[in-house]
Amino acid sequence: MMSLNKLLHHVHLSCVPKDIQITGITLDSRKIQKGYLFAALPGTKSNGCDYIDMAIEKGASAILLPINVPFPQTDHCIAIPCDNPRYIVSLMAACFFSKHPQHQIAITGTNGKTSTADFIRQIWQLQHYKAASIGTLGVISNTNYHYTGPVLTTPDNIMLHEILTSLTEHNVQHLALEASSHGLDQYRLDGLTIEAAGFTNLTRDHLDYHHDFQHYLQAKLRLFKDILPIGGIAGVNADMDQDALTQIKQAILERKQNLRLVGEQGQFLQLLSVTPLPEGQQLVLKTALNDRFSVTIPLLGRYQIDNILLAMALIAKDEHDIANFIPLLPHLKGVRGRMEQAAILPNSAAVYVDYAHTPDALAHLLQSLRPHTHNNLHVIFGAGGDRDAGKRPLMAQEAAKYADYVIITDDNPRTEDPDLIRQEVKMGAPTALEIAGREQAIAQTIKKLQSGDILVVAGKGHEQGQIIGSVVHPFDDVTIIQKYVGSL
Ligand SMILES: CC(=O)N[C@H]1[C@@H](OP(=O)(O)OP(=O)(O)OC[C@H]2O[C@@H](n3ccc(=O)[nH]c3=O)[C@H](O)[C@@H]2O)O[C@H](CO)[C@@H](O)[C@@H]1O[C@H](C)C(=O)N[C@@H](C)C(=O)N[C@H](CCC(=O)O)C(=O)O
Ligand SMILES: Nc1ncnc2c1ncn2[C@@H]1O[C@H](COP(=O)(O)OP(=O)(O)OP(=O)(O)O)[C@@H](O)[C@H]1O
Ligand SMILES: N[C@H](CCC[C@H](N)C(=O)O)C(=O)O
Ligand SMILES: [Mg+2]
Repeated sequence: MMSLNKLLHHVHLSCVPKDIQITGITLDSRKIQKGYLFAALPGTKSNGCDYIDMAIEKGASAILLPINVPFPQTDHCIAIPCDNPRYIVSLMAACFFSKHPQHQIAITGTNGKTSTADFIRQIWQLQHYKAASIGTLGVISNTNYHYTGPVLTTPDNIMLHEILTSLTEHNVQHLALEASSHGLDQYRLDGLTIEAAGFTNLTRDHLDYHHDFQHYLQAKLRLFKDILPIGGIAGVNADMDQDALTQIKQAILERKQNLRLVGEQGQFLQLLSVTPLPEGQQLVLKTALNDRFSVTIPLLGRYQIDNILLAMALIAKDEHDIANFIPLLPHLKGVRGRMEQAAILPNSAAVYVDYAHTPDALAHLLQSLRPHTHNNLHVIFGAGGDRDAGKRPLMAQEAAKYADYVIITDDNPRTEDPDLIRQEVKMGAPTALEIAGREQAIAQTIKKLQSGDILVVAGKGHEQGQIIGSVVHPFDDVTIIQKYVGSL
């Protein structure tokens, strides 16, 4: 419970003459209970303002709504009109759920957010802190807190703060979270008190939502322009697209944030060399203090290195701190569904699962697997329905460029026709094999694998369902792979 005037004061809105107690906050009229504050938000599919009457009937005590939206005459519910209710409700939620971990780091970028957040959490846990990550994999922590709500990469404007408070009550003071472009655009992260923010890379995705690349970048830049405070730590992969890097650096410098560049062109932490090993990679790193470290990580794939370097830059108190992380790196575990080894065939062919669902991610993935492939490299993938259609043929082009055999199949067709999605994908790789049904594609390809081959099944990673229409059919790439490898 919290007084409405306390919430209004927190967001710099005028207080009401007769204060009331708010019992909860929600964005969804269906979740209203007596005494709640309901934020009526215009959305992409429906309009929360259409549910104002219902909200009053269900006992909402206050309704946050856009200016100029009609509000019925009532003594039971207070209207709070404001310019940007989506933003204001996040600040209110941060006040209502007021316990937040002391150390919070947010990561944005097209690919690598989940992995970087996971590595940050792992490093903290290896240092014996209670630590958590929030993102596409849900809420992970070394406490007995179990989150069971809906999983978005960035939880909604209220849920995020509710989770933060629960984690804090479980003694978590170290938190890494993913800042998706949707989340940033929809003000889901406003109200957070982060001390560091990371930018992994910027390549094509989500143009269905952001329409063009510049809007997509601008949404991501909000993390530095509006959320990370002046003087905060800004970790950036220096090897990304250079135009994007220039704009990111400019935003960071304007906010006088502490820029930490990592990667081959990194200054805070530079990657000098990589040697692929059968079970991992040996890295030589150089810090801003000119110290050099040679370390082996038990993970395959160049992109894992980028994400680990960014993770270190974001949690380091200063340049000296890097030395403390180096001995921990050999203990890092792979992130679920990211370059995860699912099975080895009796003939020694290997099958991996990965979450690459963009052209750039597929290119990186396949290039990373090539040094480990002694015969042919096979990739099975599809493209999600109701998502950026422009990336479909581009994904196929990258697959055809870097794999020996390309198999196009289904990946969450959602409300679209899977045959049509596959056709669009195939435009980028006309000679690729098309197999309808992900299980059939996996089953048929496994039978063909020869000694020394690698197969990677991309796009679903950790996902536990195939979304067809609006029904989620249980589906786990690793389980399906193991079923067919087991029956060879
Ligand atoms: C396109 C999109 O991002 N939609 C998000 C957005 O929904 P919206 O506001 O557009 O919702 P809407 O359905 O139009 O409804 C408008 C409002 O009316 C309310 N409503 C609706 C019906 C009703 O009966 N009563 C009621 O009050 C809704 O609660 C909502 O507040 O705001 C909601 C609350 O924050 C999100 O749950 C919802 O995510 C949907 C489920 C979604 O699928 N989002 C995906 C695309 C997404 O966000 N993905 C990103 C990035 C993925 C990545 O790159 O990793 C993520 O962070 O997960
Ligand atoms: N730094 C990187 N550069 C390029 N590709 C990467 C990088 N990190 C991960 N990837 C690729 O992207 C896939 C998804 O990685 P991850 O889940 O960490 O990204 P994400 O940004 O969280 O994705 P999402 O937007 O779906 O949440 C990986 O399986 C891999 O193929
Ligand atoms: N967070 C991404 C994940 C895509 C994963 C892929 N399996 C798909 O469904 O397109 C999205 O929602 O666009
Ligand atoms: Mg993610």
